[in-house]
Amino acid sequence: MNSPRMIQVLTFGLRNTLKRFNARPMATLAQLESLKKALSYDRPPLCSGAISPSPEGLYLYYGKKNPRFIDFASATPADLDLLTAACDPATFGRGNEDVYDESYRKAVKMDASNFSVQLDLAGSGLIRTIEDQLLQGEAEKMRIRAELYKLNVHDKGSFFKTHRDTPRGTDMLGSLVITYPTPHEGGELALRHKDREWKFDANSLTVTQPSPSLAYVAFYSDIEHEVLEVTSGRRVTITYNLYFVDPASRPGVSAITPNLKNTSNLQTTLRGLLKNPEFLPDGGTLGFGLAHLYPVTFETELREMATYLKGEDAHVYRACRELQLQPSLQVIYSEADSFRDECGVMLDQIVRDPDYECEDGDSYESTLIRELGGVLVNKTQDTVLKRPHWVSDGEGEEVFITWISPFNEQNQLEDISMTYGNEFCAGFIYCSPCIIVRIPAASDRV
Ligand SMILES: O=C(O)CCC(=O)C(=O)O
Ligand SMILES: [Fe+2]
Repeated sequence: MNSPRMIQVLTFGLRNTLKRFNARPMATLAQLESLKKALSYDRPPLCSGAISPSPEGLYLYYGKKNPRFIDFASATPADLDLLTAACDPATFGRGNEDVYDESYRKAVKMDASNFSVQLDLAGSGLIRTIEDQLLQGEAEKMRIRAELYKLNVHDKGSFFKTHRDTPRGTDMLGSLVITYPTPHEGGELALRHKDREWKFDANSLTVTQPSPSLAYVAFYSDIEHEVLEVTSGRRVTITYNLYFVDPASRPGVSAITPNLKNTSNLQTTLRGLLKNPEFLPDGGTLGFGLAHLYPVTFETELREMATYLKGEDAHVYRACRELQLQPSLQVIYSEADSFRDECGVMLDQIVRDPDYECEDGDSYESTLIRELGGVLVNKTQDTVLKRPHWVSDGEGEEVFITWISPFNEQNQLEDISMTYGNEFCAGFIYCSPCIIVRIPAASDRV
């Protein structure tokens, strides 16, 4: 398709109304600090452990024409040699293609269509455990569906460098890696999010179990991870893609009433501030940059993403909603240059990437404002909102956002082609919207 990239969304027409909220709304530093502190969240974006399945849970059948069988309770090196020989070199997604590059990923893999496992994930209680750990906030009412994806063998010298698992749907929650109890050294899975790191050492977990066991780790799909080099033995894993399932949309799947967590710290602090007439006396707008990335397409409805929020993001949304604040998910777009490092155009919808070629010399941002009802906002707390030359007087709305957690620049869709995934998958990209909450004037707060 050679046609110019178009902003393919509803056209709102010219906006003539100018509403200015340019003056910085008043919230004291202490008030903002208390909100920031209340955001502190120390639950990791992953859960891990060991399970002792029924004996069949350690069985693996593989190969189509002459299938073979391994019981991992007693697998011999010869069994593992045969399994390794039946696998293919493991490719990975780089930009818009699948590539084989041993400097990035050295391992062999087998597709799910070529093997079969007897492990009963639901029956073993593992899915329920992962649901308890990874479904937060609005998502507590969801369930998890696990889809078998690949088998990987890492032998001596194998590794898979840092990547994020490829987004495969807006309903994708994460990945589950199950490690069989084959002796090996090295091969830990290092997982990183923001400035934290967790190391998952399956081998040391399974060797300490009284009976043959499996080690598992489940993590949100936007968590960066790396298989460190295996220094001896063989490390055999099966991976699953985890998806959200809405029990309400699945007859026959019973919904378990979520065990609502105690009122969050954020909710308590925000409730206190809302009662204080000196907190944003004339009202204002709070912004929460999200901690996680979410798979989207250009057709994804932002408001439908609320139930897919993960970890601390889900808690923020839930806290605001329970205070009747009507949080909304918004994206902020801007093209890269110094002015735009500070300001952007906020929209309640996802639009095509910023390469938009406009007619009549209009800029990308002015088109977003004029055509799509975008709102000019500050992306950092210290920005002074000033009208750029490309926004005519009388056009559009300006809103000063008081950022409680920093805006996540991953909204710049142009970066996407550079990413590393575990497989190229057309269509979905990771994006991090923000949660925007309008606070009414003190006199209008109940
Ligand atoms: O085998 C593993 O431990 C996980 C490999 C991985 O990260 C992947 O396949 O995406
Ligand atoms: Fe991965």
